[in-house]
Amino acid sequence: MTDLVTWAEVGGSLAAIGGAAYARHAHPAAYWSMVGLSVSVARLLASYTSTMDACGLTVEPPRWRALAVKATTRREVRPVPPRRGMIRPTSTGLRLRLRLAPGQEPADVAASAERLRHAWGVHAVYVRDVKPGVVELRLVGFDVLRKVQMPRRTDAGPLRVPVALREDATAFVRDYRAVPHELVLGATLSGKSMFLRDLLVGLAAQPVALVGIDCKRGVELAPFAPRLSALATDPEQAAELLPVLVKEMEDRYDLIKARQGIAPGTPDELITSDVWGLPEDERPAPIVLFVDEVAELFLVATRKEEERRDEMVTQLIRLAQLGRAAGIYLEVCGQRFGAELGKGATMLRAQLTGRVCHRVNDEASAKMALGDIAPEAVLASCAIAAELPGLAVVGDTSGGWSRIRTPHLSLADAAATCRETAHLAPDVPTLAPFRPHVPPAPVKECGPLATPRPITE
Ligand SMILES: Nc1ncnc2c1ncn2[C@@H]1O[C@H](COP(=O)(O)OP(=O)(O)OP(=O)(O)O)[C@@H](O)[C@H]1O
Repeated sequence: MTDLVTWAEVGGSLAAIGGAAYARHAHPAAYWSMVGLSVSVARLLASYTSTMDACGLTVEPPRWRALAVKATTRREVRPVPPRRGMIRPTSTGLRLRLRLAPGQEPADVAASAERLRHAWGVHAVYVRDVKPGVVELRLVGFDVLRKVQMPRRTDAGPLRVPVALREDATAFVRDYRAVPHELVLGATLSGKSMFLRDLLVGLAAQPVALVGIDCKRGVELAPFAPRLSALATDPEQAAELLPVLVKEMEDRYDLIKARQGIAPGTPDELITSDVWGLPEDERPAPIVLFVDEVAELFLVATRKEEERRDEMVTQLIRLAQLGRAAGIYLEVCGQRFGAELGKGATMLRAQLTGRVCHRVNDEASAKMALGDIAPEAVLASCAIAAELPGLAVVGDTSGGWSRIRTPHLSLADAAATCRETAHLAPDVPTLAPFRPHVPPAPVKECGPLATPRPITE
């Protein structure tokens, strides 16, 4: 028996096509044309049951139903596929929910994603666990990472920056409250600085103190100086800045402690273990520390430098261990981050929960970022092509990973945003001595107020 296409489904598909026409209009870059979408909707509707059957995603119907159908129609009852929800168009393809049949789990559907993509003629199919018993299928019509266009609606918020696009066309949100510290790894020209740039510009509009350590003499972070609360451009300056950050963290701990011991009988909701539990008028501004090219902090030539290095690494480890509760977050960036950097390197790396791995030159480098996440993530990052800078594999220590790419943002635009948002830099008095010097903006040449006229008597 062929699959039955009900009038409701036809209506749904027409709505999908209409929606896609609208979506295509909104995203002219997408070549996911109306024709392609209509064909996929038609294929999906016409072959839904048979495709699910071929993918092993059907289950035997309940015995009562089999008996009832047999008794009334004398037909054989076919295995039933997961119940399908409305097909919804998106700017990059289609979205639909499936209610899993008893005995099925999301991994069963995810394992068939490649087969579904071929059956329905789309670029990719992604499966997301929505709630117990329900998964969402995202059918993506084209490679969204070739030309990144961020979704119009993203889940941005305080300390949540939609920094890149995932391959399933959703935004990758860097959420500092959920993942306080992150390691960004990649070979030279792989797009690490672009990632930091997008992130910094995203945070610039928020009341967050931005601090930079850029031992490449400040070439990457100095253009953002107007918005930075502190900047160190060589290891000597970093060695002065890091103890100040640790002291700031300790002061914040004292503040939290003072609130905890406020008075006997303090209501539970006023007892806090981090800065977020403090009343808004007492709460210090969060600080995000960007470290560009971390290896420069580790490299030493003399014994004296070795002592300084050890101190800095210890301070970074302390910030990574205790910073979250004090509202201090780390974004550490480098080409490699292995034990060969020296004492404390692997301990610091272990504290950096978030992992972003751009193109790397060897598997060992990929393992430094993603080895403790998932072996497939390591392979995926080794397969990143040099022609696609900004493409990366992101994972966290919970084991999940996906491919992402940052939108291109020119240095001039990023610097302009930092100038415009300079007034939003919160006042952190301890960091004041490290505030970078900002040369006054060039004044536009304008002609004399009055045109001089020769005096002729
Ligand atoms: N998402 C992106 N889309 C398009 N181009 C990008 C993207 N990310 C980076 N690029 C380009 O790739 C080049 C290298 O990027 P970037 O400077 O960020 O790399 P890097 O890893 O920081 O390199 P290095 O370590 O040498 O500083 C730049 O020309 C940049 O414009």
